[in-house]
Amino acid sequence: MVMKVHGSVLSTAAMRVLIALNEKGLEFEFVPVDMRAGEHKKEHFLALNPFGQVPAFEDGDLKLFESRAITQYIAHVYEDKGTPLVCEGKPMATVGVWMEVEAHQFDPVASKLQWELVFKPMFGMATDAAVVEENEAKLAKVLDIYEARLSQSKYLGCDCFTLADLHHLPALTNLMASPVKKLFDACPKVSAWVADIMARPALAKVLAMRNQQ
Ligand SMILES: N[C@@H](CCC(=O)N[C@@H](CS)C(=O)NCC(=O)O)C(=O)O
Repeated sequence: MVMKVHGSVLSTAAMRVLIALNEKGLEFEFVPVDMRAGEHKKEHFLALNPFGQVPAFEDGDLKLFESRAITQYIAHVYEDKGTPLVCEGKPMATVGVWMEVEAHQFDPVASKLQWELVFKPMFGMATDAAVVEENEAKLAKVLDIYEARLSQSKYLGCDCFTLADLHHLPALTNLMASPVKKLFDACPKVSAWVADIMARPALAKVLAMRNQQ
């Protein structure tokens, strides 16, 4: 049975899973969830994710939610397919550190900036300049730490592209098309890393899918 991803192509969390599946070259079915109609809060979707958030994922009778748990499942269970995305032994511990950094240091700030600068304008709502200013300052501090890390290592987790890098791609896609790009441009190592990971064909496939919806 083919794997299923339930979500919206506008969802950064759903994109994370779609990019991982494309890195692995795995076949899957994308099941669109009409979030504007509140489909993610209805009983049939809550059976897949009781928190009523996209994405939800099915592989046979296994049902998962939480995008980063899903990408880890894909990377480990399909380790012999496509891009490795994880590694063995001690280096994986450092990849784990940077996956946590993405989830707890980068993503909360990146999400607030995306909401203010990308999604609010898309929905005809006014951007709150004070929220943008506060979160730009927070992001600049996170990027200083990324700049130091990327001076020691080609990618965040190790010298290969892994989930630690991949997990950033959805937010980067939005932020690099916003005024926040200037913060990335100010950090040469970070800019080179962003250019490198945003050139991945797996991301291009997901963006093409988003443009078709
Ligand atoms: N930690 C979750 C976050 C999922 C999430 O926030 N999804 C958003 C779309 S990107 C959503 O469904 N929002 C609707 C809601 O929270 O009601 C994950 O990574 O899967």
